[in-house]
Amino acid sequence: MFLHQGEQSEGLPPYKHIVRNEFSYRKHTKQKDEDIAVCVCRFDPNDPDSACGERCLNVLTSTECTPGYCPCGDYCRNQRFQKCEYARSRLFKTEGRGWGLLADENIKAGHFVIEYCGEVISSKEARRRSQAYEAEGLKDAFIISLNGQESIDATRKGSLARFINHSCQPNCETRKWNVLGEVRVGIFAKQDIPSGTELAYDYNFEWYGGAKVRCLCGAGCCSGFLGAKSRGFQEATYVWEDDDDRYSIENIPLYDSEDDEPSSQFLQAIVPSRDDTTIENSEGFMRSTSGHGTLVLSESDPIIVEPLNSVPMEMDIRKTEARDGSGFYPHAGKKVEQKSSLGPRIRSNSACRNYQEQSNSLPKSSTQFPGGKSKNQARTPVDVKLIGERLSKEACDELLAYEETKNQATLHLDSLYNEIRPAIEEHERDNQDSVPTSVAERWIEASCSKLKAEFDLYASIIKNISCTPRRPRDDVMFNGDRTGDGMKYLENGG
Ligand SMILES: C[S@@+](CC[C@H](N)C(=O)[O-])C[C@H]1O[C@@H](n2cnc3c(N)ncnc32)[C@H](O)[C@@H]1O
Repeated sequence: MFLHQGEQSEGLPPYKHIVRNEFSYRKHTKQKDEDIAVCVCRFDPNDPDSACGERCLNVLTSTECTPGYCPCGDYCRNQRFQKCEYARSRLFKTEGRGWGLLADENIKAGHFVIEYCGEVISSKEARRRSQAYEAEGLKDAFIISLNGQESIDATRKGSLARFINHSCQPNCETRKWNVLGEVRVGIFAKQDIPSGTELAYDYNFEWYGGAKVRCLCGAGCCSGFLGAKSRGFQEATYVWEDDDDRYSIENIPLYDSEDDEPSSQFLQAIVPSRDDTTIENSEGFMRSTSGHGTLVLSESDPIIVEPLNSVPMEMDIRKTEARDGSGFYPHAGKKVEQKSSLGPRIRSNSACRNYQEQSNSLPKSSTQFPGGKSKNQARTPVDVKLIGERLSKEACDELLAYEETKNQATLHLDSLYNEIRPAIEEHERDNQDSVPTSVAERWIEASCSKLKAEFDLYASIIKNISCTPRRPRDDVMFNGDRTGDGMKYLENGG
């Protein structure tokens, strides 16, 4: 079943179709003259590409030209959001993924496909709506975080972009553009897309611990679930010890989006008449729920506007819990007879973020996973003083000096963590796995220093144990124990 832009159909989620973001809690920014970026392009009738093409200063900074200010006047080609210069697309019913959007013409790589429109709301309102949608029992919602302060909610009002599905091997990507002083989100072609191909981008879903949604994108590299690449998903699902296998998928409660086909009884029951395109009650469609998941821009998505300050958008697409109302937590012991196509083990690269927990010098209790595997294992601390007591004075001094360097490096890393924590947390809110480069560099340097100090200490221990003549056993007192049981390896090796 195909639907072209503007057509409505029975079974289509009721929403109000808009082609510009709507502002209710505040007014649209009014650009001051001094804030308007004016390019230096000149329209040459013999070369139409001269009018604000890819070399236009505004295009290069992902800023649309302002009508009345662009030297190319009506020939300006850099007002695509403003003029809704979308690629032709049409809605269609997918197998198992609800509605989707198809290219209705050949689209060239890099071309603007469509704007993601919705209501611009504050982050506070986004949270409130998330909870309200969940309380209403809505299954899905689209709330995209524009920046730390604002979001776009396409649940009730939106463009056709709200129907674009996720793919782990997408042909589109999201980009932010500065349009008349406001940031807007567009979907752009990552590659040439032949007419009739489904449009898809990587939701980069951040899973917070609700139902796991099986991904049906069909890509060879599919990670199995929406959000499977996210840190939240990995931490809840995988075992991180090097020699461990992936946590058995059989115990993961699963939500299958196929069950939510619009043709399902659930959806048909709540779809009002086809004329009613504005929903009062948005049940059955996009919803965001508290604490289940957030869609964010994939790491590959270019965020071109304001590189230093820009924050990738997030999209809250959160799932309701199981139909039987039981919790969807991986270790709740609830069995779901479903296999997944989860790909190879995915490692988190968010070393800074995980540091606080891991750096705790006290042995920590390990989380037990099915099969008796544990996620975190305490490392037995080495008692350098004890070892040194069995070695020569020089060797002992050397070990203690290395230990001191190691302690200093650890302290430095700890204090650095506290210092950069705001930056880490800021990025954690907006992006999955990145912090500013300057922060990352300091972090890497401090981590390397600590690793080197540890290496030096252990190398010194090994060297001195192998090369230094032992002190006579009777010279040594181990916590009042003259037997020296704690140093059996020396007895054996000596
Ligand atoms: C942005 S909506 C896309 C439009 C949606 N298919 C519809 O009918 O309204 C996102 C929802 O579509 C479904 N979906 C999108 N991509 C999917 C995928 N790769 N696998 C499974 N479900 C998907 C999920 O239920 C998700 O919450």
